[in-house]
Amino acid sequence: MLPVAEAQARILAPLRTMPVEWVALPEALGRVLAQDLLARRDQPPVAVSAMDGYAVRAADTEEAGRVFRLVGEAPAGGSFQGLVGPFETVRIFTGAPLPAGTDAVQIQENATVAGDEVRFDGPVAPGAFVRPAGLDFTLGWKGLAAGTVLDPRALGLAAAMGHLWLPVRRRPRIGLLATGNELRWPGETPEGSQIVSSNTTTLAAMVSGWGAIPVDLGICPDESAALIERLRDAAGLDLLVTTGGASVGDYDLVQAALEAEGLALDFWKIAMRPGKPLLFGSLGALHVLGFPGNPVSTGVCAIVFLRAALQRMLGLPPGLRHGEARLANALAANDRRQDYLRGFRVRGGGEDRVETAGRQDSSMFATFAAADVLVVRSPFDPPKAPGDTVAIVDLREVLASLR
Ligand SMILES: Nc1nc2c(c(=O)[nH]1)N[C@H]1C(S)=C(S)[C@@H](COP(=O)(O)OP(=O)(O)OC[C@H]3O[C@@H](n4cnc5c(N)ncnc54)[C@H](O)[C@@H]3O)O[C@H]1N2
Ligand code: MOO
Repeated sequence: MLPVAEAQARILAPLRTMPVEWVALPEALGRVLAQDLLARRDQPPVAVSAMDGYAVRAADTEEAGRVFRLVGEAPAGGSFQGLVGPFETVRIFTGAPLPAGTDAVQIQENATVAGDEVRFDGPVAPGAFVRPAGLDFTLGWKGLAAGTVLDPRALGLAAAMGHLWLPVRRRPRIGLLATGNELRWPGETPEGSQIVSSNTTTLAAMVSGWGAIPVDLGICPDESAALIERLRDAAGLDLLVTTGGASVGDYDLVQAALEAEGLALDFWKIAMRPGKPLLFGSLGALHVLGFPGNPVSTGVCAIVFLRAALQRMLGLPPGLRHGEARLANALAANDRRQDYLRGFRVRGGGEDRVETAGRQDSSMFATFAAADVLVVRSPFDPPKAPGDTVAIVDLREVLASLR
């Protein structure tokens, strides 16, 4: 069976970064920038006042008690036309351009005005309350690098730099096909041994959160002809994820249907728990991930493989950050599969620790939904005692949306 790291590498190898599309600022939240974004202007474009007050020649204010002559006004978005001479001053407002001849601003709280005569309480230094041209950024400055996830601040900066349309990676379209005779749609009432299909709901939410577009291809019964028909529906998508029917039972027909459609199989079965019967290959240009049907297997496979695949397609560095935590409980030696155990943050031994769920059956979605972390154990990891350090994946962190 293939080691997890090798499976990850083999999934990433054939994936290409999505082409560029242009979207307007309001649509760009959560998108991944495809090219560096340079400032198209200086900000501020000219020296401006940082306060409401009076523009002066700083040197003139050194002499206490001098009377200044008010010669005009400079509002934001306008300007004072003319040159300000000795002991002249111009009424100025925050964001207004500094009049020619002046080099400082005295705030209005320090000024006494009578008609066109102004007196200042004290001196101001040259440059006081002046924002020089280009203080924030200058023309050609690389404000946002390719690969940036556009958050609200990035969008505001792009706008300030003079951009309306932004080059972003097209969102990959991810087909989601649930398979199984026992499955009913959410909202339907299952009968007998039927259950509600939850995998597509989980995956669709993950896919959208990670920056791609989920395309629900429905629930397919365990019948070859129906499966083949659904696989054809997926043509033109960027990646297909099937769930269920990946194992070795008589009704596990996904691989056979894929093969009938010309699957180039890359691998099937990996040394991972949950997730052993994972399949990866391609149908022409369409990449296919076959996830095991168990809902925890599907969820964990999505976190370990699908997320990295989407990151690669979006031009983000693919990776799953592993943190560390101390165990609250003991663990027996691991076997040959890399283990992803659902765990909970608890207080123990006077510190924050992680306690793994007692039963880790991959059908038990409730513990997955409640878990804080996945404890990651390498194949043949020796027994662990309470207090030992283990690698963890923080579920809140990996499920955080790009937007
Ligand atoms: N003899 C063997 N049996 C199994 C093996 C094996 O190696 N030898 N592997 C086991 C492992 S590990 C896993 S994981 C499962 C994977 O099975 P499949 O991918 O074929 O999945 P199904 O049998 O179709 O379903 C498994 C389980 O999950 C439920 N399911 C399926 N789809 C959904 C869905 N959309 N939403 C919610 N739940 C779903 C399904 O009802 C089953 O209970 O195989 C083991 N068997
Ligand atoms: O490999 Mo399966 O996903 O353990 O239940």
